[in-house]
Amino acid sequence: MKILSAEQIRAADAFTIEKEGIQSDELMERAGSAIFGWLNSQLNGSPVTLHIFCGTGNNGGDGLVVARHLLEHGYQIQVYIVNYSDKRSADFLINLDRLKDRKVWPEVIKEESALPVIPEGDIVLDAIFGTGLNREPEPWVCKLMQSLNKSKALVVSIDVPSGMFLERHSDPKQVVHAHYVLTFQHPKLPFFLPSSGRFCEQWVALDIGLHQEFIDSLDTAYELIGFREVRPLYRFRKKFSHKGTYGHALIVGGSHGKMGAVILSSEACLRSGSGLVTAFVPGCGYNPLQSALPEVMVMTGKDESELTEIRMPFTPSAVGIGMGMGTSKASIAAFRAFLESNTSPLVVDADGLNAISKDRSLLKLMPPGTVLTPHPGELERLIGPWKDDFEKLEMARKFVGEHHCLLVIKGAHTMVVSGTKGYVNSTGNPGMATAGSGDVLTGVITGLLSQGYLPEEAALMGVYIHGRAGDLCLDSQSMESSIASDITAHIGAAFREFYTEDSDEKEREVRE
Ligand SMILES: NC(=O)C1=CN([C@@H]2O[C@H](COP(=O)(O)OP(=O)(O)OC[C@H]3O[C@@H](n4cnc5c(N)ncnc54)[C@H](O)[C@@H]3O)[C@@H](O)[C@H]2O)[C@@H](O)CC1
Ligand SMILES: [K+]
Repeated sequence: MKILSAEQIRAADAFTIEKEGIQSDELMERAGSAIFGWLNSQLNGSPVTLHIFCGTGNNGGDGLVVARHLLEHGYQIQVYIVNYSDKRSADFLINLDRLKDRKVWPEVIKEESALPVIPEGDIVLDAIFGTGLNREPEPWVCKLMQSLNKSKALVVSIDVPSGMFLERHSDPKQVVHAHYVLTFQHPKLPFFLPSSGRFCEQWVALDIGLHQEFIDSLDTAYELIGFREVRPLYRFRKKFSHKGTYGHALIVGGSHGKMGAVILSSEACLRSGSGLVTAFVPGCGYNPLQSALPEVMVMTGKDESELTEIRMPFTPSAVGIGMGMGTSKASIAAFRAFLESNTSPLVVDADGLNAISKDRSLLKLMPPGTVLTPHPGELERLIGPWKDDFEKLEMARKFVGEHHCLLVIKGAHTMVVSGTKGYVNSTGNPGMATAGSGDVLTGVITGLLSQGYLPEEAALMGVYIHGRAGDLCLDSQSMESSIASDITAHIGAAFREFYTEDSDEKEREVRE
């Protein structure tokens, strides 16, 4: 699903209004009705009081439409106008009149007004600012937003938490902290970023019928990746295929005490469909690997406890490297020698990334399309410190352009940066924040590359499958008890969803 910029949202609104020959207040009516419909389905006529805070632009106008519908359905409402500007949008005024016609006179909150008291258990509807926010709110408006955050009410924001910029960092003290965000048509980028995502605990996208062809024609910088986006990438296995059809992957890493990382990656690589998997490890890895994974072939270097050489007596169809490898001088030298001779599609993780951070000349040796899978700490060592998430994404994009690679930035919403685009993953849960989870991801992506998936396809599908497998773990585990090998154990079930009978059903569900 595309993630639109504020400007693209405005263009989509305007195009829809023109193309359908409707008035802009009709689109606002649709938007407000969609919000009301969702609220009504949850509240079911309950006698709770809703405090509706409306700004003076179109987001505030939405709030006024919702207020009218709530009133007409017998809900108890209290409407406030947050008077941060003397300018009122035309559709705000139309809807203010419609409310006044129904004998509702909102309370106007100005700089000098006392802050309203919100009793515990009430609901706050936040329609102060929407996507039109273009400067920081004034201090008194921030104070009001903070008082809403401190209240014990359930906070529901319309479109975006007020004060949240779509394309730049927002100060947490200047943003409404929403329990729910009811957003129009498409989710917004800050919902998925670590610093701002915590201000929208849950979001729901409501269809307001924006013109689909126009949206399809937009080139967006970001996209949300779910079942619908990944399923078309999936390649069904052919009847007359054999294990050679699906490649021979090489997993390289390990050191004394860190052999588990290679075991986890190798198994995940096999479980993701690579025809053959060979692991290359130091001598001490021979027995554990052979015992843990009879399906995996094992080759060892000369040294017992660390990699001092990496031999490749065959040309792998893909290589995953770096897990548990250590960053001793000898291992980095072995890594360099490997990169100098390797031409196979490559995934670099963990100590492979740390080696690159220590010696950036290694970057030039990677084949184009190499997939780097850093967690935030590794990313910082790779691209340098950033001041906020937006700068981080810009720096990541620049890095990807300069080095012709892909970045898989691991996190609650893992982001794949490929070319000029960022792809936000939608699967996964906090139970996956556990030792070895990243090793499994490297194995999955390597396994997909090994079968001939292109780097971008392998990265997107790998991240999705990994997260989905983590979600499926929760059928039998808790978030606390899930461990990396549980994720691997559910890779099969995650793949199965691509071709079982209910996958069409699932796709429909996602679409609805
Ligand atoms: N354009 C449309 O046709 C539709 C817009 N919709 C709603 O409209 C919202 C966007 O509305 P607007 O563009 O009117 O903007 P907002 O309602 O988000 O903001 C209000 C206005 O205040 C001004 N402003 C911005 N930052 C400010 C600040 N810090 N302090 C004081 N004033 C500030 C701007 O002029 C802005 O237009 C969306 O989020 C959505 O809720 C929906 O009704 C759907 C249809
Ligand atoms: K809002």
